Amino acid sequence: MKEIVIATKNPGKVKEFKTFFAEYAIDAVSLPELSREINDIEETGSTFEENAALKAEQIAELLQIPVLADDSGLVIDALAGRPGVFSARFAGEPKDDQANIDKALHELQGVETVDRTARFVCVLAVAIPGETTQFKKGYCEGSIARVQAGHNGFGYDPVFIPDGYTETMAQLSSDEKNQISHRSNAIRQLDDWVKNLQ
Ligand SMILES: O=P(O)(O)OP(=O)(O)OP(=O)(O)OC[C@H]1O[C@@H](n2cnc3c(O)ncnc32)[C@H](O)[C@@H]1O
Ligand SMILES: [Mg+2]
Repeated sequence: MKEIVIATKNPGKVKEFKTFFAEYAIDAVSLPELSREINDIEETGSTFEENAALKAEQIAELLQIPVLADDSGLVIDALAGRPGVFSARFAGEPKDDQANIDKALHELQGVETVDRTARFVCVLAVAIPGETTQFKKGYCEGSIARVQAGHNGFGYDPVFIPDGYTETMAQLSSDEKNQISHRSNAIRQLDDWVKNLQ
């Protein structure tokens, strides 16, 4: 089976990439699955593109093979776009999904439903040794719930209500999430590249 290395250590992302790539009969292999230990990459960029490139290019350089990386996050309009690129560590180190949700809900206390608009953003970077890195960007528009609900997915899914839905992303099945998510919207744009993977 063909393989593609995904430069991530996030188990929620890994599960989604495995599902997407299985449709192309490709095995998506994450960093913890590699036989060699890969140190954490510092995400020092100020944009999703910069961080996605840092992850993809450093791992591609190290392994000398094509690598895909995902930098993603939640952009909340009433918080002037925060947590954005800082989504993973919004509530500090170590990264804690529940603490991040609590902080987002706390900062949105008193904000009316119409003003709770937000979007998930996913930037995929494909780094191939010796070539220019390619980027694809996907969005999922929605709003932030007043209370969290649901246990599916990961990260901010329990507080994100996609537009056109009344439930949170964490109340949707993984199939439903994968039809509308920022990650699936970005990956669909890679369709031609994925089909031509050697
Ligand atoms: O860098 P890697 O190893 O890929 O894993 P990470 O969790 O640190 O990933 P990011 O740096 O891209 O941070 C993105 C954060 O945004 C959130 N996020 C991204 N995609 C999400 C999704 O589909 N559902 C819910 N939250 C998501 C989640 O909290 C992530 O930790
Ligand atoms: Mg990260």
